[in-house]
Amino acid sequence: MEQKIQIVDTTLRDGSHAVRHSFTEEQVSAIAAGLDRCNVPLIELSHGDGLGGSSYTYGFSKRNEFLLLKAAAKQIKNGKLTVLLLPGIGTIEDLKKAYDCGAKAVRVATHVTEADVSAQHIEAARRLGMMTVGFLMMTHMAEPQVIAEEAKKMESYGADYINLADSAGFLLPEDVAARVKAVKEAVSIPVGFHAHNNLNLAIANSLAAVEAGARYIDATLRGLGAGAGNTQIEVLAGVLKRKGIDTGLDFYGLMDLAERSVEPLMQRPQTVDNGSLMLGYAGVYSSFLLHVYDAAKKYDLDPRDIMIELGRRRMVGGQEDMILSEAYQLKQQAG
Ligand SMILES: C[C@H](O)CC(=O)C(=O)O
Ligand SMILES: [Mn+2]
Repeated sequence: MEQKIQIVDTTLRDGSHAVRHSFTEEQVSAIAAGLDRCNVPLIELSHGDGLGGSSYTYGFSKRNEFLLLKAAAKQIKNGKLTVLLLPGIGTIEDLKKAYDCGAKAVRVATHVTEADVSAQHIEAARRLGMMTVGFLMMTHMAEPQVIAEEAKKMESYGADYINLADSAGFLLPEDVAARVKAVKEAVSIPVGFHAHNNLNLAIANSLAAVEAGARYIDATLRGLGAGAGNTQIEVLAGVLKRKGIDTGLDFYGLMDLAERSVEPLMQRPQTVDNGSLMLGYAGVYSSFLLHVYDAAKKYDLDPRDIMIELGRRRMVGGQEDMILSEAYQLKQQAG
């Protein structure tokens, strides 16, 4: 039975950022099998920057992502194995290969004002018979009405629902509600929300999205994800249960899976550390965090100063290559 609120787990995709894309087939198999047993309907797995992300710019994957997809597909009996695709990083050929590996759903992600670059990929996914989601990133960088117009474009290409990402973890609950409401009024398909916890607001923002009418909420085990991580799925399951919203998730099972299979592979505490806090405060793409730390170390700079500059220059996903040059400029200015 389809639940009123569908939880999308992205531990094996957004979480890939947090482990520097080091997932193995063994880890993926254990987590995917556990999430499926816990009745998670959509289980997302890809490089953190989506299919084709394994590169010098975004970070090389330890294991070929198509082998990881095949490993996960063997374990998932009920849910849908889902992939992320950023046009320009991933290709339609990558999507077809992911489909052949067992992916049943794809989330085609673009910057919030660039929905038009998703048309070919959404249409190709529909031709493959995949559940197809339009995923708008960095939604703090556009006003609700602009986002609504972008969402309508993705709906017109054939998206089954529209996912709004607070990629910088910058939004406040009222900002999330305004965005979800504006998109819900503009399209006739469901709306989803993807939080980052950089201001410790992931659960609050996810609740605001639900109260504003969102039907799909992204989350990860132990909040494993870019920056300070995402909404923590085991916490979300408990909070929604307290609100009388049945997600169909196995509350105890998620807690046990997080403790057994995710905690041991975490490379750093999934907390709001100084760098993650600055991501949320300055409105910087969460996937930049570890790249900023590397640049700060290379040029002996405070990572927070680099983040302030990246936010001031309104850098967006895909501009990871600009981080080093911004750090170099700051170093030169410091003399
Ligand atoms: C490629 C990004 O990591 C997608 C995402 O999770 C976000 O925008 O947040
Ligand atoms: Mn994210």
